[in-house]
Amino acid sequence: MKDGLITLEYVNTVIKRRDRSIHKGDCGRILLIAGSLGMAGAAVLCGRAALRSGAGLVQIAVPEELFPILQMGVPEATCVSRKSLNLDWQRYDAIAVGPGLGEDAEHGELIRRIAREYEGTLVLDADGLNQAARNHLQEDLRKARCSLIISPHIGEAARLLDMEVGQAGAWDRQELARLLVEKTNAIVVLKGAETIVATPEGTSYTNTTGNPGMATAGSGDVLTGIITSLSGQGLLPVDAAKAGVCLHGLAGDLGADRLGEYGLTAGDLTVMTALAMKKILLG
Ligand SMILES: NC(=O)C1=CN([C@@H]2O[C@H](COP(=O)(O)OP(=O)(O)OC[C@H]3O[C@@H](n4cnc5c(N)ncnc54)[C@H](OP(=O)(O)O)[C@@H]3O)[C@@H](O)[C@H]2O)[C@@H](O)CC1
Ligand SMILES: Nc1ncnc2c1ncn2[C@@H]1O[C@H](COP(=O)(O)OP(=O)(O)O)[C@@H](O)[C@H]1O
Ligand SMILES: [Mg+2]
Repeated sequence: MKDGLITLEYVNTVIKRRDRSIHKGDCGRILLIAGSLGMAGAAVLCGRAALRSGAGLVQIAVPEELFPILQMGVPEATCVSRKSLNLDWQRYDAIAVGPGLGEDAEHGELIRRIAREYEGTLVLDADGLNQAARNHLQEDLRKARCSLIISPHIGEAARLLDMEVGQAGAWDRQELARLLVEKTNAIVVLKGAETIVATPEGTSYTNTTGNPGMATAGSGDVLTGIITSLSGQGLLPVDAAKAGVCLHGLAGDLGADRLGEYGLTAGDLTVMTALAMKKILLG
């Protein structure tokens, strides 16, 4: 069922205004478990987008050999080694797992552990979702202690639902999003032109921003950074998901205005996210 559209006016009502005396610790302390050798860029894009959408403190968990790339790519973020990652998850206001994570088998157990132990909001994307599918974690996700947001594209949705991509593509997208909610009990962000956000409460929303210029590598990694950042800043998980997709689409629209749909890159989207946030706050 389609309950409504996600509009800029709605986003304006849920984004937090900053108190004059606010400090970075009040603006969301987030952890991004992302990136691997050959896909460090996904972690860089995710980190930049999180900062451009207002996260106060960003920490990125990567293999140690990637520290120099991450620290050059996102100097504002701190890095932590992903080797035997065992942090106090509760220190973070939101956690993301997945962009460019890679296929290392131990990530399945990591996701299971965070889902079981963490009390904040967890955003699962990309290889986080692929690991969940490969390790049959759907039931673990259903029982997660944390609030869970998943952001699959149709290929990742198919893997979670144990379907072929073509089979998933034949479904009505609202219905497919609903199937994903039933399978995982998560807030589902089913990406694509007109991204859908579907909730365990049975509501479903369609985004109104964005354009085909966003069909470019890394644009989903940017979205994960934005949603995690907004969650960390205290938006309800459903508002973080809905506002995140709308803000991301607006960044794409502002970027396409300036650069055209063909020239727009995911890196541009991270910068445009700042302008999108500014525009939304101006109303
Ligand atoms: N710079 C970096 O570090 C970057 C790193 N990245 C990282 O790469 C990893 C792999 O992620 P991925 O999404 O690229 O590949 P995958 O999960 O195999 O999915 C593709 C499959 O799904 C199908 N498909 C059908 N419809 C689709 C749709 N609408 N949107 C998308 N796919 C659609 C598609 O069909 P086809 O294109 O063949 O028609 C194909 O069969 C992941 O960790 C990610 O974070 C990227 O973020 C890029 C920048
Ligand atoms: N034609 C389109 N119109 C609007 N948005 C799009 C279009 N194509 C892709 N996008 C958006 O771009 C992002 C792509 O995410 P994803 O497929 O995960 O890319 P990547 O893994 O390369 O970062 C999603 O947010 C999706 O909604
Ligand atoms: Mg992706």
